[in-house]
Amino acid sequence: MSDRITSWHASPSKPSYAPPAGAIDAHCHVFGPMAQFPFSAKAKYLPEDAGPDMLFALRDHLGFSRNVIVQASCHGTDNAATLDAIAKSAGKARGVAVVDPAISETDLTALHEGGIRGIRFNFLKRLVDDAPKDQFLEVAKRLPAGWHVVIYFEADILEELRPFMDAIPVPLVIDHMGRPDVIQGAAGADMKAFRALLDSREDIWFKATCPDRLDPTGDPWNAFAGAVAPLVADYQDRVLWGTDWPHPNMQDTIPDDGHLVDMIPRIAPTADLQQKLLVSNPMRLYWPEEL
Ligand SMILES: O=C(O)/C=C(\CC(=O)C(=O)O)C(=O)O
Repeated sequence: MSDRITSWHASPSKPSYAPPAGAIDAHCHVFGPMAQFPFSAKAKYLPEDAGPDMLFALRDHLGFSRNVIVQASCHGTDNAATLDAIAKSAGKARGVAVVDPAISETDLTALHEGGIRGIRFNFLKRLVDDAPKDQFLEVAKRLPAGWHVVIYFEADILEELRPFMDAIPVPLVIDHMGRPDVIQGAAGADMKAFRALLDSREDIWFKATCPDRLDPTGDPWNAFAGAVAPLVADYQDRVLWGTDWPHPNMQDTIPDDGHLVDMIPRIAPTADLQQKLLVSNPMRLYWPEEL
């Protein structure tokens, strides 16, 4: 791999929608800077630098207060770039790590002290070489108190993953709702299957994220709004929102982050819903000690 990719908008618009005070962007990443934090030898994409200064400038531009930084696959299991960004945030960021399942208790404790509150299991074949369920389960059973597991998968393997997810003894957070086909609509087969998963346990959360990834009709992503708004309304105490900046692998259809923020009132139309989606729900998972 040689060419480095830019997958984010150079000058995103100012959103029309103003998030409530204390709003949290609960799904974003940092890339590098590479000179300080080299990418993994197994990385499936090689991005340009998108470090903490850029992330925090975007946070302020969009009207947000805090970030949850999710370790991206291009950094493998070395969480140094994510930890560096959290350390530079002055308490305004926490994170989700990707770990070698054989990680020691001491290293898990160090991640906790660095602001990590969960680990991510990625099942997308285009992003990772393997996803060993038995080893994932083993490490999920010995996480620090209060942590959760974030899972990233596509809709076609939801059923196959059910026994694995059922066995995880801590709360689950599903990235991008398990990537449903939003063209099917709110009552489509993918959304029905996802609702069945949510109904199976009260501690399964999800991110109502990524219209740009999920809606082939493009900005303003009307199919996404139609399919996702009922889900947010029906599961309003366990839904999170995030920009997904710097939008890994979206270089061919880079979203305008201001437009992504303007999706929020379309999927969460009332002030009460917006407060849960952007403030109280993510606070419960990532800053519970402040509640
Ligand atoms: O950022 C996301 O959530 C989605 C990604 C990238 C990713 O997850 C990763 O690199 O770890 C994707 O679909 O390419």
